[in-house]
Amino acid sequence: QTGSAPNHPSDSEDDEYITNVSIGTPAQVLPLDFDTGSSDLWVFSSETPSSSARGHTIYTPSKSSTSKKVSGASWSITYGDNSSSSGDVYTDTVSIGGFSVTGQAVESATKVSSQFVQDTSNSGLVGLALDSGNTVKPTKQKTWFSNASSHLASPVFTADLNHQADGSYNFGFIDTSLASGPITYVPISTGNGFWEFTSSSYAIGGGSSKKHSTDGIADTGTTLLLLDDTIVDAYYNQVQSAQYDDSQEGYTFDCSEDLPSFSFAVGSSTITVPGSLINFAPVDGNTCFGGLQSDDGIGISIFGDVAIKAALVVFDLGNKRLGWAQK
Ligand SMILES: CCCC[C@H](NC(=O)[C@H](Cc1ccccc1)NC(=O)N1CCOCC1)C(=O)N[C@@H](CC1CCCCC1)C(O)(O)C(F)(F)C(=O)NC
Repeated sequence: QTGSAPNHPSDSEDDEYITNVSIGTPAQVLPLDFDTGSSDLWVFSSETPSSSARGHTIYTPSKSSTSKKVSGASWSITYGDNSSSSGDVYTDTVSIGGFSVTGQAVESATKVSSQFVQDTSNSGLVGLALDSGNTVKPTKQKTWFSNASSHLASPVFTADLNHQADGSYNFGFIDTSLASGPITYVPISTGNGFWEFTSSSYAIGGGSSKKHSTDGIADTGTTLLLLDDTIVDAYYNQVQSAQYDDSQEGYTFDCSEDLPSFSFAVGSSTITVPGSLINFAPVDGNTCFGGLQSDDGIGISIFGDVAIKAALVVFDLGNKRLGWAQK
């Protein structure tokens, strides 16, 4: 068996990517943000204060004949951007791209931070990182993909994200026609619960390859490509009008600049992010904000949507490896 669901950018900046998910019986369809950087499936619900839920589609467990409350269970999560949410837990049938998982933990939000209230493009998240990252207490719950994987033709899923266009999340199969180049696989380290890998070098534009070991995660839930300061400074050194803008908390440049590409090693291959994807969004007038920014020394780098848009990414749980193919 397999599943295939389309995704689309939430706004004109590709800030996040949204996929419709069916929950319960009869199906309640919610627009959710698939996030390979976390491991909780949580939704705005009938238990979310109505002032917070305004503008969001909600899940109402009492209207689903297949919902069951997980007694005594709770969850609470804080994300890298300091947004947060928490609540209690149900199980229900969750279908994505035509593939159904019964008994999926659906975490219902009784509290959401202001960023979630304001971001009406999503009604929750589908965590697709490793099960170890799940926050439910006293008993950790499995991700939708983990539950699905034993029934899928193959324990893999792929992310195909595009700039201002539809893409797909495919489960149980790899559609290599989505890529222009071969898939190169690298092993993941599972200790932190992420799809974490090491990239050994990078290059800017057509320049020479520079050795630099990057420990990073493939993260569909992060908008930008966040790397070490040395790499980021070296990149914007090549952008004549670039400057670090304290108010924007990142590098900005003249929107009319022709940005160099950025390449990173994946095993013995490289993935090249075109400069056009690094010209992320206008901030004001003729000033634009970069899609490559610092990881602020948080100890791990994040290959977010700006990097994933340049590739077909294969999340291979069976072989504990990550595949990257140029698009
Ligand atoms: C270390 C820096 C990471 C920042 C990252 N957030 C982001 O990348 C958010 C995502 C967003 C888009 C639109 C509206 C609201 C939020 N975007 C963002 O900070 N920016 C600011 C810069 O311009 C681009 C948009 C993050 O926390 N990602 C979470 C998942 C997001 C949480 C907020 C809602 C959207 C999903 C993550 O799971 O990927 C994580 F791995 F970072 C994490 O925190 N795991 C526990």
